[in-house]
Amino acid sequence: MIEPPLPAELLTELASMRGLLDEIGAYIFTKDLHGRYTYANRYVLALFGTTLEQTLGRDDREFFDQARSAELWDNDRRVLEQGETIEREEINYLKDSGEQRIYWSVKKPVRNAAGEIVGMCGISTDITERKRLAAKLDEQRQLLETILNHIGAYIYMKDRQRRFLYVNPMVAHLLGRPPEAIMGRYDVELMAKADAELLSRLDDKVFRTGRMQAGEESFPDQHGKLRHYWSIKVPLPSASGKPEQLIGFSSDITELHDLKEQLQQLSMTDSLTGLFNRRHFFALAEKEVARTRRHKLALALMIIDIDHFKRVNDQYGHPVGDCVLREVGQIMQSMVRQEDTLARVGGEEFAILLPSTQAADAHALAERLREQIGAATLAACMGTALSVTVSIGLAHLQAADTRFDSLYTRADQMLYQAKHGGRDRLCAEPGL
Ligand SMILES: Nc1nc2c(ncn2[C@@H]2O[C@H](COP(=O)(O)OP(=O)(O)OP(=O)(O)O)[C@@H](O)[C@H]2O)c(=O)[nH]1
Repeated sequence: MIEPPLPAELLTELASMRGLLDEIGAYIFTKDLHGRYTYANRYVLALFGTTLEQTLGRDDREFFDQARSAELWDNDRRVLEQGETIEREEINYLKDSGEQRIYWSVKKPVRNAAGEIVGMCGISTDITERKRLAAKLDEQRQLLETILNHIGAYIYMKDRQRRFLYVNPMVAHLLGRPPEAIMGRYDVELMAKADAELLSRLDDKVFRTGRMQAGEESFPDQHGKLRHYWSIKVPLPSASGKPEQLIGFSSDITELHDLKEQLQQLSMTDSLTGLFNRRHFFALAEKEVARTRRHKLALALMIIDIDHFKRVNDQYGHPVGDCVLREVGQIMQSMVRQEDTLARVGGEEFAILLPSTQAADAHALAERLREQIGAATLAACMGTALSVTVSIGLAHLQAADTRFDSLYTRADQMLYQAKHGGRDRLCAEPGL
C-alpha cells in the first residue's frame, strides 16, 4: 500500500523540529523495538562518524564495543521490553577508537495509540569531562585533607568577627573539642578572654592591613602549660577586595623557645656561681650609665677581689676553691638590693653596680660585705672549714664619665690600692 505524502506544513514543522534537535547540546535518538536507530541528531552522527542514512536501521553493536558496553544494551531492553523509563549514568566504549564516554541518559519507551511499545527515544548528555574534573577535584580534596589532617601544624580559618570557619584536627585537639563543636563559634567562647584577645592581635592586623602577618603567639595548653607558636596568617581574597576571612598556620615552637631562653640565660650567666658574667654585666652597666646620666642620678661601682685566692686552690684543691667562689657570691647576693647588679667579672673577682646610691651608702655596704665575708666559715660542705678576706675598690660615676669603662678603671685602681695597702680593706675614690 502506498502511503499518502505528508502535508507540506507538517514537513516544514518536522524539518524545523529536527533543526532544533540538532542545536541542543545533547545526543538525541529514537530506536525501534529491535534497538535499531530510527532517528539520530547531528551529535550522535558526529560521534559515530556517519550520515543519517548510514545510521538508520543499524543498532549499537555497529558503533560501540559491545563487550564493554553491555550496560547500554541492558538499559535499552529494560525500556523496550519492560516499558521502564531510565535515568542514569551510562559508560560506553566507542567501537573504532575504544574511547570511553560517560553519559547522563534518559531513555523512555515510545507507545502507539493502543499503548503498545513501538520503540524508544533517548537523550544523553556527555558528562565525561565533568566526571573527569569531579574525580580530579576529589583526588585533590583527599590530598588536601590528608595534608591538613597529618601536617604537624595548627591550621584554621577565621572571619572578621573572630569566628572559626575551619580547624584541622590539631586545633581541635588543642581546644579539647571536636571540629564540629568549634566551627561557627567565636574564639572567646572556646578559650579564656585574655588568651583570645592575645591571639586576635595578629588577626586584627591581617584584617586592618589586608596583608600577611607573622609572629610569635603564646597560649596555655590543656594542662595550663604556656606553649609558644610561630603563626603565619594570610588574608583570603574576597569579592569586595577587603579581606573577610583569614587562614592561619601555627607551629609549636615551645621547645625552640625554651631552648632559646636557656641559651640566652647561659650566655648571660657564669656557670660556676650562677651570677651574671662579665660580658652581660658590662652590657647592663653601659645602659645604667646612660640612664643615670639622663636622670642625673647617682651610681656606685665596687669591685671585690678575694685575697690570696691562689693559696686556697694550692692548699685545699680546685674544687674547694670553686666552692669558696660560689659561697662568697651567695653571701654578696643575699646582701645587695633587688635593683643592684652583682656579677663575677674575673677568676676570683666580683663587681656590684649600685644605681641611685650615694657615696656614703655604697661605702657602708662595701664595709659590711667585707666584714661578713671575712667572718663567714666557707666550704664547710666540702669537709673543709676556711675563711677568706676580700679587698674592695669603690668608685662613683662622675660628670666626666660618659662611658662605663672610665668608671670601671677608677674602681679597679681603688682595688689595686686596697691590695697594695695590705688587703682585707676597702679603698674608695678620694672625696667619697
Ligand atoms: N678554684 C678556682 N680557682 C680559680 C678560678 N678562676 C681563677 N682561679 C684562681 O684564682 C687565682 C687567682 O690568683 P692571683 O691572681 O694570683 O691572685 P690571688 O692569689 O687571689 O692574690 P691577690 O689577688 O693578689 O690577693 C689563681 O690561682 C687562679 O687559678 C676558678 O674558677 N676556680
